[in-house]
Order: sequence, then structure tokens, then C-alpha cells
Amino acid sequence: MEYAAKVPLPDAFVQFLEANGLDPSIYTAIDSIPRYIRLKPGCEACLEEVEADLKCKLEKLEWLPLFYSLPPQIQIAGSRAYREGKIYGIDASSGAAVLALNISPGDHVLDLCAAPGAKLCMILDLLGGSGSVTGVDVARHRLAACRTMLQKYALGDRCRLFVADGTTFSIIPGRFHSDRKSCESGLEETGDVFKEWTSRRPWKERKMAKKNGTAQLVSKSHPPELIYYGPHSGVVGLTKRELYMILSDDEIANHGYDKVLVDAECTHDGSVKHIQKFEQWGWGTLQDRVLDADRTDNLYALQLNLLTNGFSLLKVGGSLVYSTCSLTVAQNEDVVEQFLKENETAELMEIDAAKNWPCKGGCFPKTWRFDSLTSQTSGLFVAKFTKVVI
Ligand SMILES: C[S@@+](CC[C@H](N)C(=O)[O-])C[C@H]1O[C@@H](n2cnc3c(N)ncnc32)[C@H](O)[C@@H]1O
Repeated sequence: MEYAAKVPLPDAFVQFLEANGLDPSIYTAIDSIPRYIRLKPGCEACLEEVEADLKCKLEKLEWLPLFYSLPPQIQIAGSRAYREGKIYGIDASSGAAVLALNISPGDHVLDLCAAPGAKLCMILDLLGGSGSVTGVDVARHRLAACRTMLQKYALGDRCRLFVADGTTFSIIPGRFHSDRKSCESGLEETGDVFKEWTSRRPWKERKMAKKNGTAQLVSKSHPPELIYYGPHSGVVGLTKRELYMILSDDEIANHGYDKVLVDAECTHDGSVKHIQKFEQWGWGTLQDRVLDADRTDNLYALQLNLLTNGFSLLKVGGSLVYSTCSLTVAQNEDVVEQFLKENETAELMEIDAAKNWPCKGGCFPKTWRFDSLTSQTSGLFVAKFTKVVI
């Protein structure tokens, strides 16, 4: 095979790339692309200390605030700065997807495929002391890791986490209830209300976990399971009925989320780190986990459903970012095209920050693609939508 000499990838993966119209040469740089870290806001003065700790020079990224690149061989997980929560390990392309959301103070944000939480933490850091973030993921163990990350970085105050299927999730931001309560103050509350979250799970919850056994992925029909909420996430003081209340489309137009991130499940073929893992796991497993044709067909439907449901919870004038770490047209531009056909209130938006990004335009106007050769980052596709009134 022509690429075999310069691309350290198995034939099956090269064939997958070719079948999807992707040039395998984008992977020639995977051994030399830098690693990236994001500094915790407020730790800017610790830069020299972090450099000494990691024993390398950090290069500031001009196009992405608080991001730095470092040589690929540097391991950050054992460093003091990482243990003490002064830095995050997150690829620059992931940072770009969050930047595209244009988070503003007071925003109520939904992150529909949130685990393990690198982007969720960045959203919370950008929000600061106002608004809220709702993180959803179908994988209980991955979302539990996300909760640990919130605790490590002391970011849980304004966040709530639900184990739920993002294609059917329908819980609205807490803002709706606080607005309503301030208009209806004096009304007497009935039923049990959520008190401050505690890591000691109540008897009922423990019984449910036992019933669910070791199942780590919830089904579509499984009701959303709240596994964490911060004191200012809008949950404390609500009744269960209020939390799970469903609104009409008209109500969501006004009271839905300001920003939605759909960082969808995908084949991860653009993710350099993911592909490199197969070198240790054995290239044989790549076939089952990434390239299997049935799986990729199902993924297209899942991505479209996640995008459609995320959009249904967005308020009018809000913005939604759709991203995947696949570079195939089927999981990106095709999903975008189909979604626009099916949703007349959806409009693609320009991503203002993208003019400074080291990436290429997608095959669909206003969409963007990072790949390791062009961008010196992991691969990522990004598109941004808004909801209009028609
Ligand atoms: C690309 S990862 C998300 C990465 C995450 N946004 C971050 O920055 O750390 C995709 C996630 O989607 C989750 N997922 C897959 N199917 C889902 C579904 N139906 N509903 C919600 N989450 C889903 C997976 O468990 C996985 O954690």
C-alpha cells in the first residue's frame, strides 16, 4: 500500500479512511503533534512554576486563551500542577469547540454528551459565578468520572449531572423554576424538596442502583438519574415533579437553554490519542470498535437524534455547537445537512473566532475541520446553529 511506508497505521484503518474520502496523509504527523494543557483561570501567575514542574517550556496559543502547547512526550498526569488542579489536559481543538459556544455570564448551558468532562470544565470556568451547566451522559461510569473531575477542580457549584440518554433527555434549565417562583412567591410548596447534595446516597437510590446491577449504559426509556448537583445549580429547593417537568415547544422557545453543546459519540477516527491507543491494545480491536459497518450506520442515526434533541431544548436566539472527533463526512456534514432539512427553525451560524483558527473549512459552508497535519491538534469537526422564529 502506497501509504504504508509513511503512515504507521494498519491497512484496515487506511481502507476505512479511503472509503470515507479521507487522505491518510493527515496522520503522518501524529507522532509529532504537541500535547496541550489549559491553565485554570487564576493560575496565570504560576506559569513558571508549572514549566519547572513539567520540565519543559510552554508555548502560549494566541488563538485560544489559557491554552499552551508542550512537547508530545511530556506526561502531565504525574505532575504536581495537575494533581493540584492548576492545569487541565485538553486538546486545543476541543477548546475551540467550547470557544465557538461564546459562553456569556448568566448562560444556562446543556452539555448533552458530557463525559469525561474536559469541555464541561472549560464551560464552567468560562461561566464563573453565574448561570448553570447541565451535563448529561448515557454512561454512568464515565459521568461518575466527570463528577470526580468537578470535585477536583472545585467547579461543582453551578453544575448538575444526569445519567440519561441524550436523544430523549428533556429536563429544562433551573432558571424556569426560579423565574416562576419569584413571580408566584407566597405559594406554598408541597412535597419533598431537594436539599443540598450529599455523597451519601439515600436508601431509595441505593436500591435502584442495586436493581440496575452493573449496567453502565442507561436505556432510552430509563428516567434521567441525577448523580450530582451543586448548591447553585437550580436543583436545591425544587420538588421532584418540578425538576422533571416537561415544557411545550413554545415555553422552551423562551425558557430553554441559552447554549447547547452536542459533542457527539463517533468513531473517534480523528482523535490522534485514541488511534495511538490501538498500538498498545492491538490493531485487531480497531476493526470491532471503530470500523464495524453496522456500528457506523447506527452512529449516523444516533448523532442526528442527539443533535435534534439538543436543538429541541434550545431557546430561540440561543446557540448550539455540534462537534465530533471523527473526520468522515457521513458523521459531520451529512448529519448537518439532514438536520437542516428536517428542522426549519435551525440556521447555521458563522463562528466568529474561527477566522483565527489553524483549521480548514468543512465541505458545508460555515463548518470547520481540524486535522493533525493542518492544525497540529487532534481531529475535530465543528458546526454552530441558532434557533430562529419562522
Ligand atoms: C466524544 S465523547 C464526549 C467527550 C466530552 N464532551 C468531553 O469533552 O470530555 C462522547 C460521549 O457521548 C456519550 N454518549 C453516547 N451515546 C449517548 C447518548 N445516547 N446520550 C448521551 N450520551 C451519549 C458517551 O458515553 C461519551 O461519553
